[in-house]
Amino acid sequence: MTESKFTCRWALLGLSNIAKTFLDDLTLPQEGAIQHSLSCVSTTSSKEKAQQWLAERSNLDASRVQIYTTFEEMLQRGEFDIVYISTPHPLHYAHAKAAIKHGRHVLVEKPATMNKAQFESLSALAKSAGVVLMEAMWTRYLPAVQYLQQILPQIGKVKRVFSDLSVPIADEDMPRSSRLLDKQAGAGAMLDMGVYALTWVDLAFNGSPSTKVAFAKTITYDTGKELIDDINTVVLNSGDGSQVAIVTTSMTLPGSTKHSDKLAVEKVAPSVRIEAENAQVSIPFPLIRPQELHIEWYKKEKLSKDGSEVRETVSKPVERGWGLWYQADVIAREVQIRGASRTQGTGLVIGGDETVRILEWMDTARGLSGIVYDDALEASSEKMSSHVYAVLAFD
Ligand SMILES: NC(=O)C1=CN([C@@H]2O[C@H](COP(=O)(O)OP(=O)(O)OC[C@H]3O[C@@H](n4cnc5c(N)ncnc54)[C@H](OP(=O)(O)O)[C@@H]3O)[C@@H](O)[C@H]2O)C=CC1
Ligand SMILES: O=C1OC[C@@H](O)[C@H](O)[C@H]1O
Repeated sequence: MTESKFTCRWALLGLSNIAKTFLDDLTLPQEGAIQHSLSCVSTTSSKEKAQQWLAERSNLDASRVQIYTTFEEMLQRGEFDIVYISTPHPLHYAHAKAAIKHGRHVLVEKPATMNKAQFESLSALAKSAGVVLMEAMWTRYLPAVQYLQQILPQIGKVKRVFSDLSVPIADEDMPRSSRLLDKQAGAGAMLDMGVYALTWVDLAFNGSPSTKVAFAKTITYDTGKELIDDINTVVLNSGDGSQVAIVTTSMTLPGSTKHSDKLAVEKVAPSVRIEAENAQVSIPFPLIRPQELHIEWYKKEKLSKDGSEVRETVSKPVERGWGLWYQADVIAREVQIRGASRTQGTGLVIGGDETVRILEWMDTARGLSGIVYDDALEASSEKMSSHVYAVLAFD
């Protein structure tokens, strides 16, 4: 059966760096049944700055995009199907909540919220309001990950996983005002990068709910103003103790950006290593955007005639752009199915179980390694979330 065509109209909250890549992906020439267009944006900057931002995007007729300077107004008046929230993570909860309360479908950047409690509160609201909510954990929807999920039964029981995301973003060239160095904006490698590295553990363990964090330790980075978590090590075990995962992150390692760029080109340094009964699967750096899998089969039936292990490289490239559109297609399809209806109690949280598991792991890991944010950024009550707006002073 052919899928019916649908053009999903997007609203952007925040003219962020990642929103540029997202929008560029959405506006690439599209062939599938799902198409995307940009309807409106909401910014804390001026209309002129927003016009400039939009004019710099290719494949976009900026004159057709409505610009709002308050989120509230966009939520009330904007003609769009889904809002993409890409503000700094401590704002995700309050922003997503406001959108859901206006009956809007939401794609919210990673980490979806600061903690599990906030996300559970959003999920309950979304279900009750009859809207679709999804964390923009785009990696999960890429072809290489879809392929891994297909071969999981063949590789057998996964015994050990190594998963590392280390990108030296916190170097001397970074502007001091960056959200990556400001704790009030959620800075820290665990929330920014650990969320990806842990996603691979969840994928490798096929969503096993019994996996728990057993150990976590952080080495901090001194921004000159405050200490933020940088070199994190987290160990997880399955419920019966027969599976282990070792997760690492860093925002200062490896020592130079040039070196990590080189790793991305060479495709040899493993970013993920999944050791299972029948095979080992390695994913080259960086694990956020996997494009090939290196599989070494050591199961008896799979050995070559001379008894040696069979190595294969499976190429699963991102088909166009950076790859942020795969997740957009997934949520757009659900929104298309729902049409204009917002039946109370029928909302959907795409990937919600995964998001909750990973936020719970990060909550525990942060507790064990002492990664603490202001209460105002972590709270899930009405009063505290509005306080967040006052606490965060971005320029
Ligand atoms: N999926 C991925 O690959 C990536 C995801 N991310 C995630 O996306 C989010 C944004 O990251 P990044 O692109 O680096 O962020 P930026 O710092 O580039 O942009 C954040 C934007 O949020 C808006 N903003 C800031 N403060 C407020 C406020 N108080 N109220 C409303 N809006 C505000 C601003 O937009 P404006 O000026 O228009 O108001 C600002 O430009 C983070 O949660 C991050 O984890 C980040 C990078 C990659
Ligand atoms: O989502 C992201 O992906 C790549 C990282 O370097 C970045 O800091 C992060 O926000």
